[in-house]
Amino acid sequence: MFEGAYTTLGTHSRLLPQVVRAQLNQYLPDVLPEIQFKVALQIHREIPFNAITECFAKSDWTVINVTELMAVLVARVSSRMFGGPALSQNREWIEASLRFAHDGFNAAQKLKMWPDTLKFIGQHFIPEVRSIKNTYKIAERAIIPLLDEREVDKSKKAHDLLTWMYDQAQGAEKDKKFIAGTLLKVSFAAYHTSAAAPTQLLFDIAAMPEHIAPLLGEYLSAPRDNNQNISVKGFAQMVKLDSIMKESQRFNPLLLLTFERIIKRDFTLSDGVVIPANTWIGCAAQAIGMDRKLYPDPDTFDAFRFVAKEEATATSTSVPATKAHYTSANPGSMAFGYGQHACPGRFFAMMEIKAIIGEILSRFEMRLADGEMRPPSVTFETQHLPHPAGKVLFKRRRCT
Ligand code: HEM
Repeated sequence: MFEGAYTTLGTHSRLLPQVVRAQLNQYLPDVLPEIQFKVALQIHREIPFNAITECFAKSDWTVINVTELMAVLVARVSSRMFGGPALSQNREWIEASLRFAHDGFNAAQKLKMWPDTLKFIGQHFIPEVRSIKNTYKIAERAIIPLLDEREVDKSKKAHDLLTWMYDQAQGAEKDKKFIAGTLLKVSFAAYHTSAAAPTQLLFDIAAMPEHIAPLLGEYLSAPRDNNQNISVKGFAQMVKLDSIMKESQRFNPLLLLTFERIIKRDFTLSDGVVIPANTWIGCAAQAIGMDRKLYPDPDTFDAFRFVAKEEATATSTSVPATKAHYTSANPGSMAFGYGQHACPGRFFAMMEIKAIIGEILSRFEMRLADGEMRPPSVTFETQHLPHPAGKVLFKRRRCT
């Protein structure tokens, strides 16, 4: 789909999924305070209200392009988890890693216009392919000095993806250029996906502001430690936010098709249907989410439908309550894929999104402009993207 031979999107290395699945998920409690600090700091920096104008702007509604805001916010916050404060503050890295995904998509589209046998020539006529090569150099410039520094001074080792990947890498994967390139590829897996979800959710909330009060109440009453941080358990207890995230994703999943696989040899299903070797398969994630057998009244946006379901199934043995969680990956809920390759970063993504939405709701009121509809998604091939020009009006809740 992404013409990986030329765009480099896609890899056979298992290092990244293994590290995300094992170390990131194990160390989430250590990563979370850093993430919450970065969310708060970055919202302050990215949303144009400074310490003085905040008060003057109190009564003014300001137009915010939420799609652009979330792209930068998620890139900065996720980079903190990738490589610590230095990487998240490295502007060249942030810009290059954001550009990497755009170049990859655009290059893939242009390459598709060339016959397979001529693509190796065609790549030289595509500026985005050249830009991708340059982006790898920028990634190496940003990341290799961090690895060098950590080798010399062991106290600089941090709980981040860079450390875990380097520690776990074996053989050729220990090459620092390889590690830098792999971190660039994580940005592709993590930014675009994790930014789309809160963008769509803010569009939904702005269009249905009656949900703000219960969500805000839940966020503000979450238990906090002495540094005002919410724990993994605290985020898990935000069941209303979890539910509306899942409902928003049910209506507007980033990918219409997930669980994409190539069948290597003839495969017989339990009903006798044979899938021939070399068939490319995928599951219609969005259509499954609209199946009325699984979701009663599927066309109604029922923000808290999963809260009710969780409570209702707590005493039932038919549908485990865990299936109603944002992060659950099961045949009725395929936004994160399914099976042993289901997205391992979804637990981090869930907490990152909750921190972002909670923090924004606690600082701003929001609504759509008069007469405006919720920004519609833009569908391209199997992608279902938030509208690139989608705007929401923000207003400060209080002067600080
Ligand atoms: C809302 C945010 C996210 C969504 C919707 C999402 C979605 C997906 C999907 C659909 C897959 C393919 C699963 C399959 O084929 O069965 C996947 C795989 C993957 N995702 Fe995510 N993802 C998100 C966030 C993240 C984050 C934050 C990270 C990294 C920290 C990440 C890392 C990965 C990796 C490494 C894989 C490959 C897993 C493997 O091959 O075993 N994702 N993701």
